[in-house]
Amino acid sequence: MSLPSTILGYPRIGRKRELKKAVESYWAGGIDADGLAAAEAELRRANLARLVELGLGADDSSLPENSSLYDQVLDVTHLLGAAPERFAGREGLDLYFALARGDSSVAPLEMTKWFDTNYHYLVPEIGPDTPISFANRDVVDRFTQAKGWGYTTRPVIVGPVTYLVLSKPAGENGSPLDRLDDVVAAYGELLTALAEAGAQWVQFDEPALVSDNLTVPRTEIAHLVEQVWTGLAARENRPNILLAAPYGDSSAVFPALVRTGVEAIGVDLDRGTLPTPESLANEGVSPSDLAGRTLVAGVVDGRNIWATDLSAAAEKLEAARGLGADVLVGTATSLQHVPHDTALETWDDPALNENLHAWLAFADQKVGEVVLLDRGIRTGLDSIRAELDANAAVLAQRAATEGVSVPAVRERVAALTGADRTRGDYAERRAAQAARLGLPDLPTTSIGSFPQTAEVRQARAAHARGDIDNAAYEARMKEEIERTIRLQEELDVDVLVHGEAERNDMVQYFAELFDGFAVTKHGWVQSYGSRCTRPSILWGDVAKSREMTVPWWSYAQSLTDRPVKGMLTGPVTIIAWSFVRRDIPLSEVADQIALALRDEVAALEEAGAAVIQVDEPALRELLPLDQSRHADYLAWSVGAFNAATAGVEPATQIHTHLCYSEFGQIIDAIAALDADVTSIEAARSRMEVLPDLKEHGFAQGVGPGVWDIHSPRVPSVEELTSLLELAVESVDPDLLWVNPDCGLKTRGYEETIASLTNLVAAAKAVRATI
Ligand SMILES: Nc1nc2c(c(=O)[nH]1)N[C@@H](CNc1ccc(C(=O)N[C@@H](CCC(=O)N[C@@H](CCC(=O)N[C@@H](CCC(=O)O)C(=O)O)C(=O)O)C(=O)O)cc1)CN2
Ligand code: MET
Ligand SMILES: [Zn+2]
Repeated sequence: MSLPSTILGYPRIGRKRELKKAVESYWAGGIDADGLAAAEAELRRANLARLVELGLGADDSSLPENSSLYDQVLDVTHLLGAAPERFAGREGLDLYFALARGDSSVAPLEMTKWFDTNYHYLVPEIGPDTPISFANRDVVDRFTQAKGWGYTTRPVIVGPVTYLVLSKPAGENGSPLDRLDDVVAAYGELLTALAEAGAQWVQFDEPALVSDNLTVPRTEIAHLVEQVWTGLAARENRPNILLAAPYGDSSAVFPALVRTGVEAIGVDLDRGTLPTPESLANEGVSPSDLAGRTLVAGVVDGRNIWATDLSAAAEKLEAARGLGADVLVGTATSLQHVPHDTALETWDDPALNENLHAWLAFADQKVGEVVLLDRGIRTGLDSIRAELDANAAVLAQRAATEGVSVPAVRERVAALTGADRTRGDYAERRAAQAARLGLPDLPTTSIGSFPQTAEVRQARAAHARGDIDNAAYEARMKEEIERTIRLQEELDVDVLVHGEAERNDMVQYFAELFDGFAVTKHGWVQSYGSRCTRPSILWGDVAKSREMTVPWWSYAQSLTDRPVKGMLTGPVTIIAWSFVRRDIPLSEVADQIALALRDEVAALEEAGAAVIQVDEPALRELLPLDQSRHADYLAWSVGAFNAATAGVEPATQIHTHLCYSEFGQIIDAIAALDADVTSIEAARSRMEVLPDLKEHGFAQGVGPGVWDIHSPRVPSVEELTSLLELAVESVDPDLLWVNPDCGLKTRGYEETIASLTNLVAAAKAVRATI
């Protein structure tokens, strides 16, 4: 049975964030396990019904089944029963959520970025003694349940090689890949179970194939994928297999995919290309090897929101046919990275509203594009000529729209010089800042946000609905800022923050104020677990034309004699966490944002800020998966940060903050940011990054996080002290700062107060010993 055109995955959070609400209600005790299962099933059913309504077939396996209560990598850990020993005694949902979030007595799995996206997965811990079997039948049960509703779905599962390559070793010895045979055996049993349940097709994603940034070289990954899938494809009694290589360029590993013998191969033709027939021939692959097999050509971008250039997509489909396979239309990745439906949005400005509805394609519109292109390849492009023409007209109209290209912005970027990106001698800055700030050794600070309480969010929602006016909203936020300042003074923190109460999100807040962006009301995308963001839409040239952070900062500073940090989000992070235009290079977009931020940095300095933090938590996230593009990326990303920050006086202290990643590969770039102080996530890895920084000659201020803020657990004074003692081994005490791993917006006040109390006590204890 052949596979029809399809999408590699669909958003699972729900049009109204039903999944978030159900899961959080379960955690809070509002519903029980049955209630959660019912809500989850209802959402899954609604999504399937919607996809059929949009034109996918109900019973031809074109419906991907990629639902998850929390994370697709965690789902494989659960499928394999591969819980680390510290979780012993837990089972079912308790185990599943303990792995994700920890509980009162156990720390959760680590969380990190999924390839170059703003989605985070839970890192499996796999060692020689980790139990691995076909331990959980959720995938099969979901298939069977959907079958009962009248849908033949195609289960989507992270492949065994990617799963293990993304794992970290449990304990001291061995590599997770040592357990590949056991994992493959479990997948084999899963295949049999799915066949028995009636599944026609299963999709396995092996995105590790497209990345050079993993601990295992790409050639080795390709070799393992070939070996594993050749073996699994040779099994009797299994569904057909779609093996997908999403998130980047798989042309170099394509021959390995062909040699596995699986029925269908999925490739990303948005970020990647196909090999030419000649280069395939050189690898011994001929069109006859692909005859009768399916190539799911991912011509529709799964992670950005611009309407596809349909003619360009049709050309790619046509070219793909030259390889000898049956070519079908697909998405480049799962659509889990885009919101559900543009139809949920109305933008206030009528012209912008009309434009964005024409320019954008969220998940449901992308399904429409797949269905349309599918018709085009089946019945000839002439049958969709009207749609192709309309699409071309929209693209031309967009290019000509006011605001897309603003001469003043273009000229200012073009005029940027090396001097604009250079701050001058660090030793001189250090002395001037020390004299101005007069801080103790090991000064304490926090990363910016304080708990975003339900009350604060409700006030913002009420303001947005018009239930409270600007003055009332402002008063409410000022109340919150005052409480945050007083609290930090009581706790005796040295460098304060205003707490970011007024920000819905550290990127969206700025996008709402800069020119060139639009934001959404319902465009939620899962970031991790139940946490979502509404990525902003960067459609035009960017500039600052409004008051932004200064009034809030000034108010906070007026309440205290201690320095309060000005707090901004850097250009790379704004790009990484928004949906960004693709008609000009990212380097140029970054410089536009940098100059807009430079204006805000200057305004804060002018208002009297002695310390200004520009966060770049996504610096590592945007590192290209393809090694050959690293140098170029690091040059423009660092250059943009420098352009944003280098305008200040030597006595003004610039901080930056990095988190959520492994930083080993980008240490030189971190140094090149030339921030006076860099706070960096380090608690879970026990300060691992510090010796690295030292080795690279980094000798500016650094605040390795000592409190892992991803869990509600309160670190003890002893624990914090021991981390600081480790830190002073690598860092000069008057360059060492004491701070948490990241902002506190997802924490509650109770654990925040307890943890900060201990953090200040630990700093004082270690200070006394040096
Ligand atoms: N964009 C982005 N990416 C990031 C991060 C980040 O902070 N921002 N941090 C890292 C980890 N990712 C994270 C992503 C989201 C959240 C987070 O806290 N998200 C919140 C939503 C934040 C937000 O947009 N809040 C809005 C809207 C809140 C809301 O849901 N309001 C209710 C009404 C109010 C209520 O009753 O609570 C509604 O609209 O229905 C606001 O405060 O204004 C959530 O899912 O709950 C945290 C970390 C990496 N990537
Ligand atoms: C994800 S990095 C967060 C930085 C931001 N200033 C905060 O504290 O929330
Ligand atoms: Zn952070």
